[in-house]
Amino acid sequence: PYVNTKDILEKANKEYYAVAAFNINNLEFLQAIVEGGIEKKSPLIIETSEGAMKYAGMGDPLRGASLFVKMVREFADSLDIPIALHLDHGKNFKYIISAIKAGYSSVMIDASDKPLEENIKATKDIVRIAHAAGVSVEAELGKLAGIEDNVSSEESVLVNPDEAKYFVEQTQVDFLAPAIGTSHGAFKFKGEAKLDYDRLKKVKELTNMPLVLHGASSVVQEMVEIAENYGADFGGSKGVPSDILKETVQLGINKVNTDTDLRMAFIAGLREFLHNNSKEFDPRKYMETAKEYVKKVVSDRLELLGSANKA
Ligand SMILES: O=C(COP(=O)(O)O)NO
Ligand SMILES: [Ca+2]
Ligand code: NA
Ligand SMILES: [Zn+2]
Repeated sequence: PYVNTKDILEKANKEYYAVAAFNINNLEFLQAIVEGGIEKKSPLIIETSEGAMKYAGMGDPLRGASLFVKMVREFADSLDIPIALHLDHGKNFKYIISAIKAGYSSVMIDASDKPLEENIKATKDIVRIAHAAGVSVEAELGKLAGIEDNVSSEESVLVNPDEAKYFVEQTQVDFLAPAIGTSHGAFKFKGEAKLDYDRLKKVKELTNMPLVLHGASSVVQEMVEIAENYGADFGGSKGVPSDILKETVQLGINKVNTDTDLRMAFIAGLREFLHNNSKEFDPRKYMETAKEYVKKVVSDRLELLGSANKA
């Protein structure tokens, strides 16, 4: 069934596991993610960026949002696993309202690059509208390093746990993304991979609510190697090691945003297939390996996060 993201995350919060939130831009990634969810009998959160809405809608974000709602609902309504659709990194009021209007389960209002009081104001505005429409809301505190869509903040600013408690009380947001040292993309961490567990523990104790980890891809080296065998150049790529990811789940992370890992798996499969099948031009064929590798990465992650058999 098609559900509200909050329902999925409240259960995960109670039982201390996490649910992956997988980004999509097209049909093929959605198909592969759904196959992984069926295989693992796991709840799924599908999420799209504002860029994905624009891309799918060919420049019209409301059309893109409505296309994603229709595609995701078509799968969700016909399956036993709970599936939610979430707007990731909502920064533009028009896009956020378009997602709510189209029927998304939840939206993120990302005003983490603003001073605290501005972040609170922007979040309260969205919470008021979203909750009136039965839509849940995610917000972010602290800043991820690296490029975050159109905002490139060089240094990451880690969450202040006391601020988090105040923020949640003031905004009534449904789930919170505390920055604890991750960054988006395939080149995480300057030196050794390390996250601020202490801050995460404090935020969980002070808020007791579902928490979100952004920039949570592991950058699966098996996929990087396959892609590089067939011409990719991903030198120096690095993600969140699995043991560190598991530790964050033990400490209260319940939604794990995963985009880069699926992109790596897809391009690895596509490069491999195209290299070995010079005569093929049927898109249902030449994206097969790509989808198979995405499904594999999805299934492994659902297992790792503990959401397998939780549908
Ligand atoms: O945070 C993410 C995805 O992060 P990755 O680049 O690590 O997949 N989306 O909001
Ligand atoms: Ca942000
Ligand atoms: Na998000
Ligand atoms: Zn993110």
